[in-house]
Amino acid sequence: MTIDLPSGTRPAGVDAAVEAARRVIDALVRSGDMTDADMASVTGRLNAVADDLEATAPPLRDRLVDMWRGDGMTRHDPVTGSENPIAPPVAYGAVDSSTIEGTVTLGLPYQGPPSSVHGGVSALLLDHTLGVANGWAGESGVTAELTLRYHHLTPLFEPLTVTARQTSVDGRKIRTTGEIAAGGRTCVSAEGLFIAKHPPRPR
Ligand SMILES: CCCCC/C=C\C/C=C\C/C=C\C/C=C\CCCC(=O)SCCNC(=O)CCNC(=O)[C@H](O)C(C)(C)COP(=O)(O)OP(=O)(O)OC[C@H]1O[C@@H](n2cnc3c(N)ncnc32)[C@H](O)[C@@H]1OP(=O)(O)O
Repeated sequence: MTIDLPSGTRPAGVDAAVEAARRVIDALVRSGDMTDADMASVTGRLNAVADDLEATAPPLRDRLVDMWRGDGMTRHDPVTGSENPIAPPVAYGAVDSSTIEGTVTLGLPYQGPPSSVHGGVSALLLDHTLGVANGWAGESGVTAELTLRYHHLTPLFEPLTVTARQTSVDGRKIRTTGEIAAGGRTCVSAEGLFIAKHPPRPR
């Protein structure tokens, strides 16, 4: 049984817009040139949305400060971030005091080999999940080394389980392992060395 971690997801406002942007990204990759959609019109409408957002966005510095307000899970990161359209997103639960687990189903934007997840995307998911497991376990840091083994192709369009656990803390050296599994089979396993270092938050 897993315990849900607070995700900070807000169903309205930017989170809803980000959900819509994810739909757009998926639909564009799905369409390619095999569509009757008027791509000149689509381009114009998407640029109009970007023009609106850019015209009203806060100064970058203010937004950076805002992003790092609060503790724990971030809302902007590229794996779980409810404010980030490139995040799939993964949702985590705690398994025990040093282990977390997330589930996600990835679609065409994340494709590497045919119908399979890109290896770099798997690396992103594992780096982040190992990092969050460290935060959950109480000793966190930056990634110094990340060793991956790709055992089997990781399928698109199927639920994936991403798991990570902190295995040891030795001074500033934090060791963490993890895996991505599909249907109970490990597709990718990871070993990470993290070094306790905490870059200052923008303020
Ligand atoms: C309320 C409920 C909330 C629930 C959730 C809970 C928590 C969630 C919390 C947070 C979640 C949010 C986000 C976290 C998720 C993901 C994190 C993403 C991770 C990243 O995306 S992070 C970016 C990529 N990462 C870098 O950008 C690092 C760049 N790099 C450096 O910043 C330095 O390079 C550094 C710091 C690595 C070392 O520099 P340094 O000067 O501080 O330390 P130094 O060199 O002295 O090394 C000290 C000892 O580590 C050994 N050592 C060092 N490096 C090694 C290596 N590669 N291999 C083997 N050993 C190594 C030395 O050999 C020495 O060992 P010894 O002491 O034995 O001699």
